Amino acid sequence: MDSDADEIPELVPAGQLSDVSPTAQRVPLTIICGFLGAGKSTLLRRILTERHGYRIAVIMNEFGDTADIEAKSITVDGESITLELANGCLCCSIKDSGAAAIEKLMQKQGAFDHILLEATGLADPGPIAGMFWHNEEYIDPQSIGSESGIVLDGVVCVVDAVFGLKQMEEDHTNNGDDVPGESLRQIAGSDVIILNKVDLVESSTVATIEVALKNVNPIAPIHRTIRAELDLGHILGIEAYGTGRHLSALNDHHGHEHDHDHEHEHEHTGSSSAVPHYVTRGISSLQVSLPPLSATQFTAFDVWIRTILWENRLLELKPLDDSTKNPQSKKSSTDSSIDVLRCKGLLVLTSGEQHVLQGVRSMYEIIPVEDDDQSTRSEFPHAGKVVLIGKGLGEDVRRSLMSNVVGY
Ligand SMILES: Nc1nc2c(ncn2[C@@H]2O[C@H](COP(=O)(O)OP(=O)(O)OP(=O)(O)O)[C@@H](O)[C@H]2O)c(=O)[nH]1
Repeated sequence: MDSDADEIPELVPAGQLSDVSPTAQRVPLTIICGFLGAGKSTLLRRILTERHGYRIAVIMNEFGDTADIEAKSITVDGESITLELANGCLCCSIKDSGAAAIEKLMQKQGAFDHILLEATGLADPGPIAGMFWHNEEYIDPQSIGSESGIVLDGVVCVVDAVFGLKQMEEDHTNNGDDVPGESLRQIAGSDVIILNKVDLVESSTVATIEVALKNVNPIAPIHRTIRAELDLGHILGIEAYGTGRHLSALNDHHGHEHDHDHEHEHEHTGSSSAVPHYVTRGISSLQVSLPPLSATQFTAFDVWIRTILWENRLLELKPLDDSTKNPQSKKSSTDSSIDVLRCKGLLVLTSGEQHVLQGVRSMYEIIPVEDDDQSTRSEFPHAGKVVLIGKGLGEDVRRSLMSNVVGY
């Protein structure tokens, strides 16, 4: 055992805790999930061995085949094992990958530039993302005796280009029509998708799987990779839950981010016809463009989104809407077929103000974009947009939104 790594820094005395600035730098946390054998370990191995200059703590449930990484020191502490690596990274194997484990890590090792959490055995990243998103109780600097808290940076999903489509299909089939399975939930809940092993398939297959992925999640950029080789800037420091530049994905009609790290041929099929229909029956997405909203409409949007996220139901169509004549479109009671897993949006007000919508399952927030945040503002046109990802998002959802918020 190494004595340095064993040293536990003194906890901040209670009297000093109030001095910790609420704006103290928070350590970004990225959740990595992915299909079985897709290349998660390959990605982590790269991060743990590359000379990137960041102090990154990687937390896994088990080391797996990354255990042979050359370590400066190994610490064994109860339920956790920590490898301190030559490039400044820390590799931790902790049985419990929840908040308690992270708190322990923060107390023990102090500041990191970034924390990666590999969601092994935690197929659905949604609940853990929700736990770290704005959870001051768990991850507050004061509660962990550190000057830094933790902020959720993003969820990265590694998808296998060889078996990805098959896994999505089987996932769906195994669970029946109404219960989308793990791989679809992983795609739906991710902010960035790494489409790995593209060296093993034809480019037309890559294009087909990209369409399938986009059907489920149109806002996550897709990066094609071989052995998870990509610029770490695409997955770290992306601030997917803020008002930052990465909301530009909302504005990308193809919903596709070109990764120029590799010389791959990109084929845009331009339609989803190549994708089996049942892939999109499980989880799909809905994009709705919104005109600039008055203050009243902005309030109405808050009520509408709250109703669908918290009560899993749509507000009834307003009487003025002609479509209420169609009884099928009149839906107001709880509709268990609706389940929003992730939402994002930009709301533009007639006053010129802009607000970003961020939501993970039933949690959501509407954050004003600062006037000086040109990185977000400049990329958007004058109208807003909302993207919902989940189950049961049909045309009736769009009609309910337009009717109750915009008035037509
Ligand atoms: N040809 C090729 N092989 C790859 C690529 N990425 C990973 N592999 C290989 O695929 C296998 C699985 O990769 P891993 O990184 O272990 O996958 P994983 O997602 O961690 O696997 P589990 O933890 O079992 O879910 C390994 O043998 C890798 O060497 C790639 O882009 N191309």
